[in-house]
Amino acid sequence: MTDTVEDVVRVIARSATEIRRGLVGRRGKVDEENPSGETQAEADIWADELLADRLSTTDGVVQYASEERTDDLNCGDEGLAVAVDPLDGSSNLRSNNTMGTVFGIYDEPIPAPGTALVAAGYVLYGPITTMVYARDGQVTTYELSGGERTVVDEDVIVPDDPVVYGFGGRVPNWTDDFHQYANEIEDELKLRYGGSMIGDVNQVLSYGGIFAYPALEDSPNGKLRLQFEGNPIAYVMESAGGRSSDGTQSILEIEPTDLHGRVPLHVGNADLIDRLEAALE
Ligand SMILES: O=P(O)(O)OC[C@H]1O[C@](O)(COP(=O)(O)O)[C@@H](O)[C@@H]1O
Ligand SMILES: [Mg+2]
Ligand SMILES: [Mg+2]
Repeated sequence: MTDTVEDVVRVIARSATEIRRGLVGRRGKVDEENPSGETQAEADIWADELLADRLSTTDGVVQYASEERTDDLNCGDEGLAVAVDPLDGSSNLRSNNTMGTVFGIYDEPIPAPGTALVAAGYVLYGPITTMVYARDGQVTTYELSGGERTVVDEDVIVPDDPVVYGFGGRVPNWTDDFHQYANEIEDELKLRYGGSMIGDVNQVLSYGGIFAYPALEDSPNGKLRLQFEGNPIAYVMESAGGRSSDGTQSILEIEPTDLHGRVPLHVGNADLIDRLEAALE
């Protein structure tokens, strides 16, 4: 029996090497906005089209949805739905800093809650290309080269002693409660913020700590999108023994209201997320 989840992950791993190569010459902005109202990079659209072509023709995939397109693609009758953020952190293209590709594989039509995820993960375009992939409560890291995956760690867990934190959004726009929490954390951990969720989350997964893109005074749902960013990252973090929260509950428990809806996102060591929820109460 073919395993659609494995097929999807194989397609993304193979495509990642090409996406990375294809970034050269595609660093400019285009005169288009994505459904979240953000100006798109040439590479955002290109990576989305590449993944859409390949994933919508993968056996067992019935729906493809992406941060970069308003409507989902329906591509079958029975099977799994795939949601992607084709390029996460694409504003880092200009300065040539870290970016990623995020994916979630759902066994319900999307928008769906994170409890419908059967697997999720991300590719990180750092000095080397890596993939972090969570399924059945297990998180695996691979190095990617020419579409081949080489296992680095088969049982990734968030380290017990947290070291780093990264909080997004303009500081004056944080809520008072979040300010107070951030003040405490600044005394305990060291700041690592690079402006791409995947780069910043991968530091938390590697060293322990907390990443947040919180609710802001002028944007109560923060910036990051539930289907394409929040759910997959929450699934990876929880599978690695950490926690996720929108401020009051696990991100995976949220009932989505629309495909491109946003969510305040906080992920990391369980005790840091417990403390965050207490601070925001
Ligand atoms: O520029 P800011 O406000 O720090 O926002 C950075 C955040 O926005 C994002 O770039 C949004 O993702 P996209 O690049 O996929 O739109 C995150 O990766 C990152 O955490
Ligand atoms: Mg993103
Ligand atoms: Mg993106």
